Amino acid sequence: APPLLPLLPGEPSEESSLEEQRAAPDAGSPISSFFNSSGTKRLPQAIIIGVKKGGTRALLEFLRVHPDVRAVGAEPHFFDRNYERGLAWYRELMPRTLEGQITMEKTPSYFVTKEAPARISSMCKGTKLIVVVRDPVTRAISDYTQTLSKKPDIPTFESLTFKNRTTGLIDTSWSAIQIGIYAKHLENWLLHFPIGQILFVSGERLISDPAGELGRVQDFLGLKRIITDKHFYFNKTGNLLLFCCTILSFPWEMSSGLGLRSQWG
Ligand SMILES: Nc1ncnc2c1ncn2[C@@H]1O[C@H](COP(=O)(O)OS(=O)(=O)O)[C@@H](OP(=O)(O)O)[C@H]1O
Repeated sequence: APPLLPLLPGEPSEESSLEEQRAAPDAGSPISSFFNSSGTKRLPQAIIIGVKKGGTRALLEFLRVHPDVRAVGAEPHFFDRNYERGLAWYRELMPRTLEGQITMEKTPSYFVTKEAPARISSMCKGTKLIVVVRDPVTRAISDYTQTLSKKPDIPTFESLTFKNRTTGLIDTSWSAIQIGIYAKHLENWLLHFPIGQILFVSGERLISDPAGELGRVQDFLGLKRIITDKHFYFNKTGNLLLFCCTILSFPWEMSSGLGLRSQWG
C-alpha cells in the first residue's frame, strides 16, 4: 500500500522528476496567489493518462496557457499509487477554477495501470481522456535513457530488449517494451470508456506541428481555439521549440532532452 504521508496540494510525489517539480504550482508567487484566491477546487474533467515519455509534460504545459484550463503541475498519481487517500485528497490537489474553466492533471502511468479505467470511470463516466502516443521504439529508448541517468549500471538497451539476439525474439515483459504495446493497454480502457472519449495525440506532431495538435486537443476539450501557431516558434538551431505564453508574457522553452525551463530562469 502507498505510504499515507500528508502531501501538500500540488506537492510532487517522491518519484517525480526535477522537470515535474519545476512545473509544480509556484505557491507563493504573486501570480499564483492572485489565481488561487478565487474559484472552487474541482475534480478533473480531463486527464492526460499517458503515455510515459510520450510528450505529456509538453502537452500539459502548452494547455496551461489556455485561460480556460487550470492544471496541477506535479503528477498526482492518484489512480495508481494514492487511491486509498480518497477523492477529497485528490480534489484538494487541484487548482481552483472559475465557472467554465477545465481542471486537468497528467499522470502518464495511468495508461498502463489495470485499475485506473474503472477508478476514473467511477469518479466520473464523462471524464475526457488524452493519450500522447509516440513511436514505441523511440519511447522505449527515452524511457531507458531516463532510467540509465539514475542507474548507470543497468544492462545495455539491446540486452534488455532481446530475449534472443539471434532470433530477434523480444522480451515483452520488460517495462520499456511493455508500455509501448498500446493496443493491449487500450483494450482495458475500452471496457470502461467509449473510444470517442479518448483523444490520441501524436508525440511526434507535438514537436513538428504543435499548433495543429493543440487545435485538435482544444476542440476535443470543447475549448475556444486560443492556442495557435502564433504561440510557437523554432529558434535558429531548428531543433529547439520555443513556446511563448503571451498571456503572462512568460516565454518557456521546450526542447528535446532539455525538458522545460523558463528563458528567464
Ligand atoms: N514540445 C514537445 N513535444 C513533444 N515532446 C516533447 C516536446 N518537448 C519535449 N518533448 C519530449 O517528450 C519526452 C518526455 O515525455 P513526457 O513529458 O511524457 O515524459 S514523462 O513521462 O512525464 O517523464 C522527452 O523525450 P526524449 O527527449 O526523447 O527523452 C522530451 O524531449
